[in-house]
Amino acid sequence: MNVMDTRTTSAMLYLDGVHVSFDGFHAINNLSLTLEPGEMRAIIGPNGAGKTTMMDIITGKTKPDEGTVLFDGVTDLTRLDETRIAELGIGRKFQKPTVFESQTVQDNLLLALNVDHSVRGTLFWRGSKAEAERIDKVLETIRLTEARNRLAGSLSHGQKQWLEIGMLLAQDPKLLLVDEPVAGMTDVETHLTAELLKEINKTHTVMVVEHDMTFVRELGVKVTCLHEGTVLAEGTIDQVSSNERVIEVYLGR
Ligand SMILES: Nc1ncnc2c1ncn2[C@@H]1O[C@H](COP(=O)(O)OP(=O)(O)OP(=O)(O)O)[C@@H](O)[C@H]1O
Repeated sequence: MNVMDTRTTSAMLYLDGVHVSFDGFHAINNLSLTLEPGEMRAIIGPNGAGKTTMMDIITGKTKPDEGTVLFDGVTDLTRLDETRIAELGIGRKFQKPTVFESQTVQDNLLLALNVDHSVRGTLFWRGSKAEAERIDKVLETIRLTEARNRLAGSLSHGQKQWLEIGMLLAQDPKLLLVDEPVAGMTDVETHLTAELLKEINKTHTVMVVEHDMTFVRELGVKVTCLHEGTVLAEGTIDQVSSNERVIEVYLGR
């Protein structure tokens, strides 16, 4: 294990010299990346660049062969399992929405709040005032207040994505990992999602993986381009998108 003075980093997320190989194939190759508290970072890169594997490492699904992965300055994530990492406050939204379609929007949020995740428990839930207020606030943030009593299955694709982001927010994670939130969205939904993430970023640290460069530009945050499991370029969207190597391997000429 990598030994370091954990007090030397104030980062919310600190990856240093991380390696992962699958049957000899180096999916992650000396990956180093730092996210400061309160930051939102956009991660771009071609298919197979290692974006999903990086998120798998952060959430404990994949264990690195080598390297340091620290959360909140002190916690070595490589030693913890997925459940413990989620409990620590790292929430992940996968690309495909996985809301409970036969439940209402509000009940989906209640399910996310309930530690036992029991549908039955939620149906009879009366909840505390604090919980009800939390749900109201999340509904407002994800713009689904009007739809609170609708079945989640009747929502548009974009609304389902927002609901799932809301389900993460209900748990109030310190760090949100969001995987391709705008894939399959209309232009209007894409714009609203950028607004939504900017709103969430006022109170949370966010890492968002996305291929849609219009969306990434609208986020207006620091961008990291991964390639072959390592950082190819990092900086503003203008810096990264004018980088010769990024153009060559990802954006095209
Ligand atoms: N469990 C696994 N076993 C073997 N190879 C894997 C495994 N998981 C990922 N890989 C390989 O590691 C590389 C990185 O994959 P990863 O899914 O992290 O890329 P990505 O940047 O998320 O790509 P995409 O944009 O297509 O989602 C790919 O070549 C992939 O085939």
